[in-house]
Amino acid sequence: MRTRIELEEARALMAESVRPLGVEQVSRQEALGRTLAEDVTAPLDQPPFDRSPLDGYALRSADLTGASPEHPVSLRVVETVYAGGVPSRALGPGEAIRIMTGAMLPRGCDCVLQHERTDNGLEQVQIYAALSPHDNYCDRGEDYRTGEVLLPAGTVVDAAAVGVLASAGLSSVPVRRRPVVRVLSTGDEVVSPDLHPLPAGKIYGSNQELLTARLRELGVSDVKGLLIGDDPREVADTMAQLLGECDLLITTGGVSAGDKDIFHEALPLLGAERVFWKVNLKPGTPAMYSLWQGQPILSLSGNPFAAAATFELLARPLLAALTGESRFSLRSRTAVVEGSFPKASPGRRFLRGFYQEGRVSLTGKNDSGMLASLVGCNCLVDLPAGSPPVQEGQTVTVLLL
Ligand SMILES: Nc1nc2c(c(=O)[nH]1)N[C@H]1C(S)=C(S)[C@@H](COP(=O)(O)OP(=O)(O)OC[C@H]3O[C@@H](n4cnc5c(N)ncnc54)[C@H](O)[C@@H]3O)O[C@H]1N2
Ligand code: MOO
Repeated sequence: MRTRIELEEARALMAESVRPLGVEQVSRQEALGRTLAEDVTAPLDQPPFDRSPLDGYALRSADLTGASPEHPVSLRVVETVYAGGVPSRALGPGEAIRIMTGAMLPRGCDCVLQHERTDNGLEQVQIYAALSPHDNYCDRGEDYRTGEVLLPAGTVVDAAAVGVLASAGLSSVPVRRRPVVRVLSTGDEVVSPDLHPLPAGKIYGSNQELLTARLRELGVSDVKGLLIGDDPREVADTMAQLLGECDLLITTGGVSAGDKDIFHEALPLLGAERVFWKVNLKPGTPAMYSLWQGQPILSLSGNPFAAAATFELLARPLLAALTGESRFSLRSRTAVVEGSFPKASPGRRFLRGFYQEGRVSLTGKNDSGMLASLVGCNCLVDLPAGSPPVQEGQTVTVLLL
């Protein structure tokens, strides 16, 4: 087991330890928010036929020379084509075909005139305007052509993309498989937030709630959070059960050095191999990573800010490696600090911050066990080891959440 490693090394060890989850085929609507695993190409031309953009008459521009309200051109109306119908004949010289918006244009026509610029005749029509070839003419394939890449691999499917898939008659698409994640929070002192009144010596568990909600915010829907006490055997058995149904198991609590820091016992009981323990960062130093039959187990500190921050710093890159989805990767920015932080940072430290337009305000209490000031935090400020206290106006690196 590696210990006291840098964050980047921890990420590399996790990334190389997991097999990507692969690809699944889902329906158009289920694809919303998912990442395309392959290019989606057009199976047809859109529109699939030349069509009229107006309610009016399909015409031959050569017939219309000099037409005006004063000198109309008179044409014989030979057919009416409605949207959804198919013209029964080609348009000949001296003829007009009544046509509706979206209807297939007949062969022989090269332009369309809206009926407002005619006398709207049903058998004979007076045309009040001359047109050039291709005026008001929608070509087959003008939106996209067969074989064109409509949505490249890696696209996150949004509403517009769902519409494009529908327009192409595509019922399902290959997307990156989303992981099933279970969160197991440990601690004899931790009880369900729904237990009232709160017994003496106990606290309400928040980690399992925050982390499952965070996973859902990131688009991972098959998540469940559980609470369990500090019995290593029971923890090992529950982990075995959860590992049977998930791709990633996240635990919180019990990873430090106290008598009840049970993962040092529970993981060997489970038969899991510990890959690393302790990462050079604050909060969340005692983070641990293990593998059980190739399946990843990420054990985070029980302190609520530590659990939340190391979820971002460790679980997200691990999810990125599992899924190949860039949504899980963290983006960084440089920002000018508003406010200050009084402590020096002998080791690498992450602070809560609120980033906006190149500035980051430090959003309040930063102790590892304090949660309330996480509300409104949208980034973590990355202070390298050896940083002096943070001063107003200083430039820092932030990781956007
Ligand atoms: N002698 C030492 N003591 C500690 C060390 C150390 O190196 N030597 N490391 C400290 C650091 S740093 C951290 S971080 C914590 C990590 O502790 P654990 O991960 O073992 O977590 P617990 O002791 O189980 O809990 C810590 C804290 O968080 C509360 N907690 C736990 N679970 C939840 C939950 N689901 N929701 C809300 N709060 C939770 C728990 O009651 C504790 O107060 O260890 C230091 N100690
Ligand atoms: O590493 Mo711990 O979360 O700072 O107390």
